[in-house]
Amino acid sequence: MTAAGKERRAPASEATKIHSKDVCVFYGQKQALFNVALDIPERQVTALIGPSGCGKSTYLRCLNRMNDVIEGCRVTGTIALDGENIYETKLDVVMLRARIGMVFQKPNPFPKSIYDNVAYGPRIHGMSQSKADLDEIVHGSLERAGLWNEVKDRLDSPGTGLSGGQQQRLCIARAIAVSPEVILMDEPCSALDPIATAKIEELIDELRENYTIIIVTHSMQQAARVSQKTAFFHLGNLVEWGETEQIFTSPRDERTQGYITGRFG
Ligand SMILES: Nc1ncnc2c1ncn2[C@@H]1O[C@H](COP(=O)(O)OP(=O)(O)OP(=O)(O)O)[C@@H](O)[C@H]1O
Repeated sequence: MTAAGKERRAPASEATKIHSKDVCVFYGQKQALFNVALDIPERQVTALIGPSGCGKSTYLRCLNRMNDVIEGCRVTGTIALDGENIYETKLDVVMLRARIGMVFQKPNPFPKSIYDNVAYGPRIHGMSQSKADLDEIVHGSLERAGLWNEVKDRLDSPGTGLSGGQQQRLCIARAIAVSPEVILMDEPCSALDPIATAKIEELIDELRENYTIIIVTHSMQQAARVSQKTAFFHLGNLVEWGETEQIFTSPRDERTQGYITGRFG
């Protein structure tokens, strides 16, 4: 996507979709995040960057309570989606994960057909009344993930038979199929070649019209290309966050400066 393409889009909303404050995460005795306070704006792409082990994935997993499934992991502080505390004990975590979908580092299609990969979520959430409804959801999701034309004649073939980049777009279609509001992406291009990466980046730029996206990336070039906001983490602390352009051109903290200029990382 060119800079000119970005300029054609409507001005980004600055409404907060996810508010987090005082977020601490512990793995047993070890503290991995320290009092993180970050507001994620609606329908923008927020990139989480920082050196290996700084806590980017840990923070990302807090947002749809994926840390709940890690034994010994404890999260404290506040995380609110549209003003509602997602750590509320009565909250339905399955519903939360339908609202906040996730795409992982390594494409992980189910060992099922392309159609069934996308239809899986809508089926378990009872989102369709008929086969025609489901067909429409599958078609629409593959279309929005930029994959329809490549797979429309082989919907019954296994998802695992696609190329890596296609598999990742299938996983994005699967996430979109349950109509999430937020999509979390944990280094979604790290297993892909440059051409497949470019396609996913273009897709991310299109998806932000409808979804709030948070992406963990090791590539500063990628963060600069796809995101409007960037948050820099270091040793479990959120050092600074703001407009991507500002973070990359005039960071306030010398640790951010050091990282973006390649002095450490
Ligand atoms: N399941 C776990 N059990 C124990 N410690 C963990 C676990 N997951 C992460 N950690 C620790 O928490 C800290 C933050 O890790 P995290 O994976 O969130 O960092 P990251 O910035 O995403 O790293 P990377 O860029 O290498 O993926 C690290 O010290 C890591 O060793």
